[in-house]
Parts: sequence; C-alpha cells; structure tokens
Amino acid sequence: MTLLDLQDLQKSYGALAVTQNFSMSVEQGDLVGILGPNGAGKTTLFNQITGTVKPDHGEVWFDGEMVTQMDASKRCQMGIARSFQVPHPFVGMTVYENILVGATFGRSSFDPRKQALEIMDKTGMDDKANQLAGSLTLLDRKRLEMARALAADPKLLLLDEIAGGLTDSECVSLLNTIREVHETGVTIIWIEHVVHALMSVAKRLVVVDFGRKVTEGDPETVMNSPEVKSIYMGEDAA
Ligand SMILES: Nc1ncnc2c1ncn2[C@@H]1O[C@H](COP(=O)(O)OP(=O)(O)OP(=O)(O)O)[C@@H](O)[C@H]1O
Repeated sequence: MTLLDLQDLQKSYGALAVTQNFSMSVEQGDLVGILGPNGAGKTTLFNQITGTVKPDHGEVWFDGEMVTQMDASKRCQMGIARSFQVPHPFVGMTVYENILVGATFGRSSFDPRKQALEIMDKTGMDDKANQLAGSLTLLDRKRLEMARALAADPKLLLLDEIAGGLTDSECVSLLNTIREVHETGVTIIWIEHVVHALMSVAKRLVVVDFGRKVTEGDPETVMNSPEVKSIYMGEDAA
C-alpha cells in the first residue's frame, strides 16, 4: 500500500528552483534513502512532506489523503514525524520531558507519559531520563531527536542527516536503533551524506540534484549508476 505519494512538486525561492517536477511514491514499510549534494533540495523536500513549506505546484498525498495545504501539526497527528539535521531539543528540559512533548502532540492515543517511557526504553535513553537535554553528547542529542519523533507514534518517520558527525561506533549503535524502529513497522525516509550508513539499511535510494530526482532504485544499482558517478566524481566518470 502506498503511504506517501509526491506528485510533480515544485518550489522556488525567488529565482532559485529548489524542487523541480519531483514525484516519488513510498510504500508502507519501505526504508528509503535520499542522497544528493549540499543544497540539492533534500531538506526542502522534507519540509513539504511535513507541511512547514507548501509547494508552489503539485500534490502531497499521505495515507490516502491529499495533505498539500494541511498544517504541519495536523500532519503530525496523522502520522508524519521528523528529526532535524541540527538537533534542537528543549535544552532546559529533561530527556523525559522532551520526549513527552512528542508523545503529547503526536498521533498516539495512549497515555503520553506511558508512551514517553516506552520510547525512552526503545531508543536507549532510559538511563538519561532526568538529564537535561542541553547536557547531552551529540549521539544522545541525535537519539533524542529520533525519540521525540517516535513518541508521536508516526507511520512515517523522516530522518534528516542523523548520522552526521558521529564516530563509527556511535553510527553502528544508531543504525541498530533505526533497524529496530523499522522492524516495528514504521516507514522511514532517511536523508544522509554518510553513504555507507545509508547503504547498510536502505532498501531503495533516491538521488536528488538541483531539486530534481536524478535516479532511484536498489542501492547497489543507484550507487553504480552513471548519474551518481557524474554528480560525485565529475562528468568524465559518467
Ligand atoms: N527559506 C528559504 N529561503 C531561501 N532559500 C532557501 C530557503 N530554504 C532553502 N533555501 C535554499 O534552497 C536550496 C536547497 O536547500 P536544502 O536545505 O533543501 O538543501 P539540502 O539538499 O537539504 O542541503 P544540505 O545537504 O546542505 O542540507 C539551498 O540553496 C538553500 O540555500
């Protein structure tokens, strides 16, 4: 079943076209990686899926409903949650309180406090429940980003460069959490520059450049495609 369907999205800031004729479908249970150079328009795509940015043209369908003009808060209640590239926790609140915010404003119909406790356990944050978010290491801030999003009980989880800046062992630990979350049935779209991390979990890759979808397919084929070689290694490689 198709969970997310982006149809011919276009978005410009002045003369700068950041999303161009972008269409993409994501099936329920998919784990899709999005790859592309800096400034390619990846985060803007997430913003149009979550609703913080509205496309100039095109449609966003989620879970069988057209949500193109729907507010971000309503989309969150429908089951879209995200993490941000630069973690912005509520630094003066504890880990538990931060996760409780996600549980309170998301889709979950459970008791938010129970939901927050469950998510802390799932994401390995339970031993830091009473720690102030402002005092966390980068890995734990990234975990908290994901935990806060998961607390909203999403059907679709959008991860924006969550592996950036982590050491190899921290990255392995985060990958395990992502795999576990995916195994519970959450559909995931992950924007990432750390290609080996993305390759190890993604079932499908989508490559974006200058706001356009350049190619998509199984990770191995995409990484060996002339389009990707051209983007990352210059025209001659193609
Ligand atoms: N609100 C805005 N106003 C003007 N320009 C913007 C705005 N948001 C994004 N842009 C521009 O749109 C382009 C795409 O930005 P975006 O953040 O989507 O790229 P990205 O692929 O996520 O980049 P990165 O990998 O560096 O995070 C960039 O040139 C950026 O400067």
